[in-house]
Amino acid sequence: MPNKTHHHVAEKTIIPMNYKINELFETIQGEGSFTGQPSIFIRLQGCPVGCSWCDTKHTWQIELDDQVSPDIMLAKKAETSQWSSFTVAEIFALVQDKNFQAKHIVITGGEPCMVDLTPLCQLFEQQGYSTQIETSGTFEIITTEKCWVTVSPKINMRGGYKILASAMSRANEIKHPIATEQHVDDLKALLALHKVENTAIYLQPISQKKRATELAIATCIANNWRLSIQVHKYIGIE
Ligand SMILES: C[S@@+](CC[C@H](N)C(=O)[O-])C[C@H]1O[C@@H](n2cnc3c(N)ncnc32)[C@H](O)[C@@H]1O
Ligand SMILES: Nc1nc2[nH]cc(C(=O)O)c2c(=O)[nH]1
Ligand code: SF4
Ligand SMILES: [Mg+2]
Repeated sequence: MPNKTHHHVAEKTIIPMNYKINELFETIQGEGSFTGQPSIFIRLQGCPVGCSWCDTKHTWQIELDDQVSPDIMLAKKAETSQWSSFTVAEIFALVQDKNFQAKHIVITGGEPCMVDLTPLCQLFEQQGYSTQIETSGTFEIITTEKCWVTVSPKINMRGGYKILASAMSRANEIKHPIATEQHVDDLKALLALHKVENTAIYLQPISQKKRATELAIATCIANNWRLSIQVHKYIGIE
C-alpha cells in the first residue's frame, strides 16, 4: 500500500542532460536502409574506439578548450573538433529555427551511445519524427524502443572496446565497413557467435576504394547481403 502520511519530500533539482554536438545539418542519408531519406544529422562529440580508417576523427577527443557557442559550431565551414553543449529542448528549438523539412533524425558521432539517447529520441518521436542512431555497438544502447538502431560492429580496434551481445540483438540493421577478406571473415564469425539471423546485413566499402568496393559487391552477392556505398561521398554532399 502507498504510504499516505505526509512526509517532507526534498525538492529535487532536475538538471537537464546536455549533449555535446560537433555538427547539426540537414542532408540525405547516404548509408544503410534509409539511404535517400532526407534527414537531420546530429553528430555528437567523443569516441574512444579508434578505428584506423575512421572518416570522422575530428570527433574523437572531447577537449574543454574546444567548447564553443552554438553559433560558432553551426557556422563551421570545415571539420573541426569544436563542439557545443545543448539540452534536448535547445536542440528541438534549433531544428525548428532552421526550418528543416526532414522528419527523420540521425544521431551519429563520434560514438553516440556513450550517453543516454532516450530523452533526445523521445522528444523528436513525440513531435512526429522518426529517429535512428549510428553506433559501433561497443557501449550499451540506451534509447527508445522505436528508434532504428544501425550497428556497425568494430572488431580489434585500437581503443580495445568489444562489441556487446546486447547491441547485436538490438540492431535493426548491421552495417560493416570492409576493405579486406579478413573483415569479411570477422563479420561472419561475429554473426555466428551472436546467432544473428533476421537482421539485414550491409557491407560498406571503406573509403570508396576500388578494391574494397569490388570485394563488397562480390561478397554481397555470394552471401545475399546488401551493399551500402556512402552515396553522399559520391555526390559530394555532407
Ligand atoms: C563515423 S561512424 C559514427 C557512428 C559510430 N561511431 C559508428 O562507428 O557506427 C558512422 C558510420 O561510418 C562508418 N565509417 C567510418 N569511417 C568509414 C570509412 N572510412 N569508410 C566507410 N565507412 C566508414 C562507420 O563504420 C559507421 O557505420
Ligand atoms: N549524408 C550522410 N549520410 C550519413 N550516414 C551516416 C553518416 C555518418 O557519418 O554517421 C553520414 C554522413 O555523414 N552523411
Ligand atoms: S567507432 Fe565510429 S566514430 Fe569511433 S572511430 Fe570507429 S568509425 Fe570512427
Ligand atoms: Mg559520415
